[in-house]
Amino acid sequence: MSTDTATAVRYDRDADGIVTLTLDDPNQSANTMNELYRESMAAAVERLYAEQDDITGVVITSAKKTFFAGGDLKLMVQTTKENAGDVFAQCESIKQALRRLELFPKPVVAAINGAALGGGYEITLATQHRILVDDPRIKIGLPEATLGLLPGGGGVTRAVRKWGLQTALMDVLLQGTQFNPTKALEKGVVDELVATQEELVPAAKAWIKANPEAALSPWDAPGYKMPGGTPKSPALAGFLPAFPALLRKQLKGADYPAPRAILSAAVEGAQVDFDTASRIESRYLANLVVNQGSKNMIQAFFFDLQAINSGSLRPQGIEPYKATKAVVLGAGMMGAGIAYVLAKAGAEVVLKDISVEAAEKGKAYSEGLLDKAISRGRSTDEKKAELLGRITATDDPAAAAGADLVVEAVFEDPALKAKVFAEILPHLAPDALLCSNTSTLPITELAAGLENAEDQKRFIGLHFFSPVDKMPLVEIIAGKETSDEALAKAYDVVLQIRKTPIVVNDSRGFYTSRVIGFMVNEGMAMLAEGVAPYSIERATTSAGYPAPVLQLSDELNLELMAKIAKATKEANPDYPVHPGSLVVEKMLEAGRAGRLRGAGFYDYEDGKRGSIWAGLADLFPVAEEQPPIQDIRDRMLVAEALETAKTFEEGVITSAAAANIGSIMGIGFPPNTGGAAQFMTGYENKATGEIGLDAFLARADELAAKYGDRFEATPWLRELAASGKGFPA
Ligand SMILES: NC(=O)c1ccc[n+]([C@@H]2O[C@H](COP(=O)([O-])OP(=O)(O)OC[C@H]3O[C@@H](n4cnc5c(N)ncnc54)[C@H](O)[C@@H]3O)[C@@H](O)[C@H]2O)c1
Repeated sequence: MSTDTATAVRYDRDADGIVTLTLDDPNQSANTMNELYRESMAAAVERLYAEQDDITGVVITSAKKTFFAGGDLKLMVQTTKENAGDVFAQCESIKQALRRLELFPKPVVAAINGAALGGGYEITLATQHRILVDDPRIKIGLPEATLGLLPGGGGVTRAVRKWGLQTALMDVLLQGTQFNPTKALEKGVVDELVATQEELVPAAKAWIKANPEAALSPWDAPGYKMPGGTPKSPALAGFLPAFPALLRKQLKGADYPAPRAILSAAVEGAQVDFDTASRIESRYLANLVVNQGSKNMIQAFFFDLQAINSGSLRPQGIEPYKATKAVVLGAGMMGAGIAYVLAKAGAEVVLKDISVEAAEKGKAYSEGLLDKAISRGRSTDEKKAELLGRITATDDPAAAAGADLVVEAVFEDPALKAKVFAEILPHLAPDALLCSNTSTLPITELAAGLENAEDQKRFIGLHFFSPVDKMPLVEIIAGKETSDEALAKAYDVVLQIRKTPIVVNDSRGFYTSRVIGFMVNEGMAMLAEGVAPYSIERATTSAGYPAPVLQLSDELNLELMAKIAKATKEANPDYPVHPGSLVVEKMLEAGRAGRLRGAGFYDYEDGKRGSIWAGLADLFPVAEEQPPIQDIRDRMLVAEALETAKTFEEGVITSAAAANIGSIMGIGFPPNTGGAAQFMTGYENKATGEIGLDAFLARADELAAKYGDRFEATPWLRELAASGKGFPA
């Protein structure tokens, strides 16, 4: 409870009669829509009305680093179906104060000093003019859809009235776009930019003085017409029916909680008055908040990501590290991408290959990316020259002199990797971090290739994903000898290049490659059982995976899969042969190894994918009876989840956040599940409403009875469920 004096909204009136409302929660580092905010904002607005004759305008700004952080998500995930009504009521009370502020008969201006996402931006939408500091690190917008939610603080209602239904949905609401200041100005998300924090409030006051009559938002002004028309107007009426289908296509049929709710709230709200629309919006939000799918997404995309990015998986008490001079060994596909992201993050990069030509070819990759960025207005010639100036293409190990970071990305051959490290070591700074981008070789074995025990301690796996410049995840693999210091440094390097790190202990296939193997094998196993290939593909994308599984197998390459299966078998002869492996063998016999060979589950012409290979039906005849589509989906999801549980059991992965983020960002586990760990602990039996690990185990048991004992959970997982605990956070 708040005391009489505590307030989260400070109130100051200057000599010109301009009131500045400063958002500043005294109890938290960030402002959120908690109880204190609700009370403080309501009180501040009442005071405005009480003193209105002495007021010429209102500026709303914030004393925190971020303008306003948004809704209280901790509270939201704890909400149950029984207290959905409370969510609705709280939402309405927050909106009532904002609506009163918006209707205050003097101009109200938002002076946005930091990130304003979700609730933060919704506050500013209730003003007549938005001014933002032009700092490219600041993001602004309504990203609720990406958390399985909708902007329920008036965001849907005002966005629809501001931009019109179509633009609001497509550009602002459904994708949850976060705008940087330039884009925000371009799209009208804000109205004005200022260069510095110091100019912000003065600019807001100047606007008030220049526009003393601008007290109404456009939608409250007489003669307002909704841009693009209301759903009743012919132009929009013709277009609207196509919208749900368009959305389904965009989501590839996957079941995401938010988009349909946003669409409905927007369309229904566009046909009624502001206050009714606002209530409709609150109701849809209350429904989403109690939806398990939304809670799963909030867990992964808010709590897990935030924890990882603030260092939850990094050993404590070790000085922050920043790479200043990096050597990338191997300028092939991966090395070229790694050099680019390091140079982009400000490091000097020595890109070394066996010849200067090969190294230059790798550097040219950066040039290509920069040219593309320039053509899209995302970079400039100066920035390009600067970045390329930081990359030295060479074949000379001596160019590495004094480097504090090595990332090795030569061919996947342990002897070659040992050789290139031996060659570069004498030139490095004494405590340089040694990383390998191997995708399959155990880190502990690679470390053993280094002669010096001290070098083995600073050796670590840094597993990038392709294409490196686009993929957001890096999997850090600690070997047996890897020191905490090396781990902390690797973590810092990943954050330095603005990617998300997960940390795992050494194991064959680490976490990501090991788990994705089970999804791919399951997809292929179904072919051998006579499931129609088209159904398998459709089921994969409608589950929420980014690509159909047979298509993905073609990309991953069946020869590589056979090689990995063989290596696994050699390392562990008792390892059961997956029925998917037999499909790989048959495909290889038929000369269809995948995209690289121009023939796989699909046909290819000039590298372009065509239809599913007609001969597939001869190799794997389609059975008359087909399984339910939900079984096809769940077989892949449950296979990956069960393997994730095994990686916990073996201590390969140690945190649910790492499993969730690693599976979503690294290997395309459906985002709408909240990730491979959350899929289990947040599993909902739609028929009974039961939620949790027990419900997941019951589903796995069903699949085991129908499709084989590889769906049997281990005793460890059953004990975990019985204990009532989840995976470690
Ligand atoms: N391709 C992927 O998707 C992917 C993903 C993650 C990790 N990896 C791993 O990254 C590594 C590189 O893979 P890639 O796909 O970039 O291979 P690549 O064949 O494209 O590139 C390898 C490069 O290493 C160079 N090279 C060979 N010997 C060298 C030496 N002695 N000194 C310097 N350079 C030398 C080659 O000339 C070539 O340019 C492998 O370990 C691979 O397993 C690959």
